Amino acid sequence: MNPALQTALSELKSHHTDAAVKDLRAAFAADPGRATRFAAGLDDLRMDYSKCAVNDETMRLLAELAASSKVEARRDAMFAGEAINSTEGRSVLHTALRAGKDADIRVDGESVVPGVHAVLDAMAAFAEGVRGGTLCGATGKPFTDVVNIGIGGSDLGPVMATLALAPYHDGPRLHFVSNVDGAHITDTLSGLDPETTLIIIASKTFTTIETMTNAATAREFIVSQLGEAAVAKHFAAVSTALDKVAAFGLNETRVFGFWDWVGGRYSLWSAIGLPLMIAIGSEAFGEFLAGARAMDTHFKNAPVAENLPILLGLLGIWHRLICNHPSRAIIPYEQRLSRFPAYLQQLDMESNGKSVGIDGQPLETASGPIVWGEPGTNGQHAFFQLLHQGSDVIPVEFMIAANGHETQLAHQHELLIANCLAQSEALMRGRTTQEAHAQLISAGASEAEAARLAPHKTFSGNRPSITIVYDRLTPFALGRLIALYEHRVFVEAQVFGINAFDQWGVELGKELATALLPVVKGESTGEGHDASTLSLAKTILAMREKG
Ligand SMILES: O=P(O)(O)OC[C@H]1O[C@H](O)[C@H](O)[C@@H](O)[C@@H]1O
Repeated sequence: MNPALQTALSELKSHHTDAAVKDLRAAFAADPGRATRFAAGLDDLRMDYSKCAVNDETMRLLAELAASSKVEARRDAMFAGEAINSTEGRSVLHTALRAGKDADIRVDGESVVPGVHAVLDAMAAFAEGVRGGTLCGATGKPFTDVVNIGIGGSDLGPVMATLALAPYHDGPRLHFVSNVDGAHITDTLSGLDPETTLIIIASKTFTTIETMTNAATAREFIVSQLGEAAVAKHFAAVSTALDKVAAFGLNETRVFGFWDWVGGRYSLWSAIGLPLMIAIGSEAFGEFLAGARAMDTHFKNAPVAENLPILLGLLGIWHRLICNHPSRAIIPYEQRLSRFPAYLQQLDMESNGKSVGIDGQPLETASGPIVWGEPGTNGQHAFFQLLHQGSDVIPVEFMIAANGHETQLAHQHELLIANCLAQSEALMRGRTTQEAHAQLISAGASEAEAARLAPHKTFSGNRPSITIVYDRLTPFALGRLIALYEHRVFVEAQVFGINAFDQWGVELGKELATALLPVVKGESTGEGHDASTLSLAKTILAMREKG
């Protein structure tokens, strides 16, 4: 670890012990101004972090931490196309996917922007053709249903965003198949008419076993009813491996490429976003990109004290490395963001769930936290008990729109807002045993009853949360929100000192699955595998033989 970073971390640790905010309720009583001081914004997006246990000194020390981790210099290197993904020797340029036509971003001396816009134009022509019914199936019928087959980064982004932008969805119905479990594709295709179904095979590598297996099943669905010649009309593909796509026999006007400098979990802005574009149209997709671009510009230019991704990253580091909180909860008070936590799980945990630094040495600190969540208010009636009274403190990140799309149901939206604000207030304030006792007495409990129940009704409080508010969940707002989190993950990675853009940790399981397949099929005795695995395989095989 570099000495400046080590110093910054140990200063933060002593500050945490000696001088950090210990009692948030008292901090607000003494200084109501903290609500505006510990907040930052970009247009209608506002991030309130005043309910985190930080003060001016904490923020000063965190800014020093950012400086000693060279966050700004590394950010500039990323935007400039340097090969910062050092273990794969690649640039990291998802930001180029949403750059304006006049941007000049180079990889190996060559501008990547014209290529990005050429693909966007081809996607738009295709998407509008499908939406308008000018591109039809083999029997001349327009497409009513589109099935995206992909997994991980080739699935989670489109699924999440299509759901999030349901009010803008005026194209054909969208379906997503990811799991190799045959139940997923069976349930998805059942009820669909092959004549009016378009299948998109989305895979960066075009080798992922789940996707290739489901693609073969989908091919059979089309071919068995419409014949081999229908494949050209009923399939499209999105990949960086255009040579591998060619083998699938697709019409090349229906193949959309992207580049190895786009990580799978950062690829929603590329042709991987095709299903979203088909759902909401190319114009709204352009607004989605513009929202991300607005956050990119902010991330590049805003000073650290006002820079949303840097602040969000530093608060994440504060919670993870200094306060030692093992996880963080993402709770959007927005039903249409119900897949956002799952999307962030891949974005964050596949990026920062590592134990080795970029220099190949074991990390001297913890790395990324466990990320999880569900939309509010549903989560309140499930796991919020643990957030309020559990033995682990879990920082929560709330999201809420000032305005819902359902203007005719304003009362429901008001209830949603009140619940969101109430939860962060409850986590922060808590309720003392004396308050709980007094409340019980005033509700008519006897002294003995109040004394017995008060400990159960006590809330420690001082549980940190960040609240992100925006006007309405438009395509622009969604793009901006996703980009905020992408850059936050980047900022945290710089402090951890890891490469956020590889994912070697997913490989071993894949290799072993390939090796175990013959054992599962009963074609190999599986020499070399451990006794537990072999015994499980044998037990399952015996059940399968009975049918
Ligand atoms: O898009 P593909 O090449 O099919 O990859 C799909 C996913 O699978 C891999 O296992 C990686 O962990 C993910 O980062 C990736 O998004």
